[in-house]
Amino acid sequence: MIDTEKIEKAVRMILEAIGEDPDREGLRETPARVARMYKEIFCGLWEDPEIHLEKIFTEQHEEMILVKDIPIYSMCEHHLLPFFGKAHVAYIPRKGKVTGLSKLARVVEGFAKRPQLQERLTTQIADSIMRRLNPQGVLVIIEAEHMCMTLRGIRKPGSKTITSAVRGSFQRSEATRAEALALIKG
Ligand SMILES: Nc1nc2c(ncn2[C@@H]2O[C@H](COP(=O)(O)OP(=O)(O)OP(=O)(O)O)[C@@H](O)[C@H]2O)c(=O)[nH]1
Ligand SMILES: [Zn+2]
Repeated sequence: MIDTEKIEKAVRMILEAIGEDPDREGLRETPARVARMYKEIFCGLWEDPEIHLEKIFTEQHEEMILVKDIPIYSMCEHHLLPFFGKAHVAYIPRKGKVTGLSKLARVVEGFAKRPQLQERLTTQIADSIMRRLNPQGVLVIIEAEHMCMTLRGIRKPGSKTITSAVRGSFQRSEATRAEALALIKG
C-alpha cells in the first residue's frame, strides 16, 4: 500500500530544502495533508481498473456506444503536476457484450490516478476495453491541459494536448471513425 509515513517525511524534507520552516503553524500539518492527498490521487496504482469491466450484460446492440466529456485529472509523471481535461470513450460491442456506462468512466479513473503520460493513459484505456469486452472496435480520445506547460517551463496556458487510440473497426473504417468524431464534437 501507499506508505504515507514515508511521504510525510519526504514532504518535510522538501519544505526544509526550499528554506521553509516545517514547524511553523501553517505548515505543521502539511506533510500529513500531502500524504493523504497522494494516497487519494495515486490510488489507481493499487487497483486493476480492468476489474470494472467484469460486469457485462448481453444486449443486442451492435452500434456505437459513446461516453463523452468524462472529466479527467491525472498527474504528469515527469513533474508530478496535474494534467486535466476530458476523455471520450467509444466502442462497438460484439455479440451483444455490453458493459455498464459508469464502468467506462471507472476504467478511465483507475488509470488516471497514477503518475502518467497522456499517451499511456489513452492506450491503457483502449487496450483494457479491447481485452475485456472483445468489441468490434474502440476509440479513446483525451484532451488535456498540462500544468507543467502552463505554470512553469514553456508557460503556454490554454494549450491543449489531444491523444487518441483507435482499435478494430474504428481503425479500419474511416466512416466509423468520422461518426464518432462528429458525435464527440457535436
Ligand atoms: N509525451 C508526453 N510528454 C509529457 C507529458 N507530460 C509532460 N511531458 C513532457 O515531458 C518533457 C520532459 O522533458 P525534460 O527536458 O526532461 O524536462 P524539463 O527540463 O522540465 O522540460 P521543459 O518542460 O521543456 O522545461 C517535457 O517536454 C514535458 O512537456 C505527457 O503526458 N506526454
Ligand atoms: Zn510535466
